[in-house]
Amino acid sequence: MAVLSTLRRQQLKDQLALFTKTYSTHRPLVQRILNIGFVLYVLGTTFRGLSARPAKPSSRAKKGSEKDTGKAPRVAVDAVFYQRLARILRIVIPGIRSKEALLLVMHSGLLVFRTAISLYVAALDGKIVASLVRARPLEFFWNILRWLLVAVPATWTNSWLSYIQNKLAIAYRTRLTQVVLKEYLGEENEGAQGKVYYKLANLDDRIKNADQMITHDIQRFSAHLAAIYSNLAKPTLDVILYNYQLSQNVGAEGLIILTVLVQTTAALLRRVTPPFGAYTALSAQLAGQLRHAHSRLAEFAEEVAFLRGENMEKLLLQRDYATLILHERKVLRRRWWFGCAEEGIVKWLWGSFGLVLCAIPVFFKIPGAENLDLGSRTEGFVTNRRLLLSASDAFGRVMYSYKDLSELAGYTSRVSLLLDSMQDMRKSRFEKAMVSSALTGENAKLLRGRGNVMMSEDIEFENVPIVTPNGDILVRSLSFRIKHGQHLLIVGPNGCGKSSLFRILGGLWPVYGGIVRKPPASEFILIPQRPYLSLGTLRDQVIYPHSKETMEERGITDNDLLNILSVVQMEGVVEREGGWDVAREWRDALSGGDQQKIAWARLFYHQPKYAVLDEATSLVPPDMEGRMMEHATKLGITLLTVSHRPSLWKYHHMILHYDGQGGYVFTKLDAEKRLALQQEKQALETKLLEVPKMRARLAELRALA
Ligand SMILES: Nc1ncnc2c1ncn2[C@@H]1O[C@H](COP(=O)(O)OP(=O)(O)OP(=O)(O)O)[C@@H](O)[C@H]1O
Repeated sequence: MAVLSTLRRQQLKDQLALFTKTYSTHRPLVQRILNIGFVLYVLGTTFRGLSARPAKPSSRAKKGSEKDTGKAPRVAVDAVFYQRLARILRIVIPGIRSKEALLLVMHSGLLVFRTAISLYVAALDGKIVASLVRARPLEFFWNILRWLLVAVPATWTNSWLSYIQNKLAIAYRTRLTQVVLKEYLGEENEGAQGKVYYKLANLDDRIKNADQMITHDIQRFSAHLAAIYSNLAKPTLDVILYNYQLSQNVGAEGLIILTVLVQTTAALLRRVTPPFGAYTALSAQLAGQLRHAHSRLAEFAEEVAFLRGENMEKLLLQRDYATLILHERKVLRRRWWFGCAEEGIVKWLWGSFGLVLCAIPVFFKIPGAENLDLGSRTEGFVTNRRLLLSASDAFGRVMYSYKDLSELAGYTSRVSLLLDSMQDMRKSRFEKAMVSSALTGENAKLLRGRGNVMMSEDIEFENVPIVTPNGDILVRSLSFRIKHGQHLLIVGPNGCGKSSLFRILGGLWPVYGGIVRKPPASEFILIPQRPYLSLGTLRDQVIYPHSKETMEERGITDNDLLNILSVVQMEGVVEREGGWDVAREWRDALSGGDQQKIAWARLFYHQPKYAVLDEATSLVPPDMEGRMMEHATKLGITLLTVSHRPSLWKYHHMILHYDGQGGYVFTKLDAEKRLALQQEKQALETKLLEVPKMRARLAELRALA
């Protein structure tokens, strides 16, 4: 029995010796196969790790439509993210010959160069320590000199890398901003497709603060995109090169065991990573809401001050601030514990694995590997340790870049939301909460319809419904026609749809049915009760939206502008304010009446076919009102006027009278007759008010008599 077991042991020993011998002979080939397999594995797991993380929506970021208010957008590093990113990448890197592509190539070249330098420095490190251990001063100083020399390209490369990264961020931002502004403001005469800035704010609920998206979010997106490339490309390259080098030094076997351990812990870390992408998107949204609340206060400061609304405004601002801070605190807490877990695993756990790996060639005899002296072993240990630290740092950065990628996903979703919404505005696809009556029966049918808009000299509405953006039907079917030169007066109670008619004429609101015949929107000028005054000089206010160059091209001089101002008796303003080229916040510098007069001067400068006057004379005296109306008529401008002032009737030929219940009357306006009727009506109403008093007196007299 004992002989049998000795025989078996001997057999096993022989088999092991044979295996070791065969392995030693074929080790170079095995190593090569393992190396290639290892590199492929690292590449595969790195990218799988970056892409395959399932969407983990936070309680606020559940699946659903992306609204800027209420629900947070769906954000994860998933297929949707990569689709969105690919679309934006086509914008920011328009071609392989673009400036951005060139910058990326330069960046990539520098990244490779920097890794090569790091590899060289790792080897040099080992050599320096080996020369110390071997007590060879000349070799030691020669290596130190090489160390100093390599510092020159190393620092040069690092500076260039950060310079190019920042340049890339600016280039991306510029491309995106240009595309977004082109869509947002469109071209001057684009018709129904344009005016995206108006539609986003009025006809759609998805974006409440486009300003923040165009300025802040695009900037953050561009910075993250520029950073992600170096945060991802460099460590991935490092992981491959360092590990390849390491596997050459310590043998691929140990490295594979190490990788299995690293990957297992990395998978664990990934599982517990909070959804940073959704957090970023929500942060941006909440910051936008707070900014919006502040800008509203600045805009309506006078109104709030007179209403003594400070406390209420403070409450509103504090509410928005608290919501933002609550969220930021939550994110901070999650970042804190995640940071601990991340550093513990990446730096310390992986570091200890690495040290063990470096010790393998010292403690164990690897078949096929040559025997080394103390100096070479020390050199190998120092080089390998440095390579390992760099490799684990690189792998750690690949892991960290998941966090960056999540944040990029957050900003990508914001930018995509902006791009998608703008595209939808151009195609008249709106997402707006509708009033309940708009969702069923006849109303829903009407809202599904679309009318036609045709070009014409005159204005004609043929069975056109007037519908507000939230589906409220103000007039079911409106028909009227005015010829050029026939001034139209529009009257009716508040909220009946007087201004809405102008919004349809200006191409701002969709036409849900019938036919609208009208000149292009460029033939209309609107003067609202509170006219728009742009940023710029006094001249700019009168000629808006023309520039000084356009004005001169039209052969108009400052003197002509002065004559125009004299019509509205405002020629004095030029001298008073310090000339035509003075720039001010004109909303504050001019009184309400003067602002209206400037808007009329603008009308006389442009001389369009039609003027839309929405309570445009409410702040000027009656004599000035008449003067302006007569001058407009003399210039051949047809007036479409909304006004409650009977003094304006005499300047109009037709009247469109809404009853406020969805009905209307369109007829000739005989101002004198209407005025007489109005006076008679008022007299009767006054008399009627006296009746109860007369009745009471009569009762008294009856009692007394
Ligand atoms: N952007 C918008 N989104 C939703 N509803 C709107 C919008 N603009 C106007 N409305 C609604 O459309 C209705 C008609 O508004 P419109 O401005 O035409 O009234 P109006 O007849 O001019 O009233 P007023 O004499 O008070 O100015 C109102 O109920 C208003 O709330």
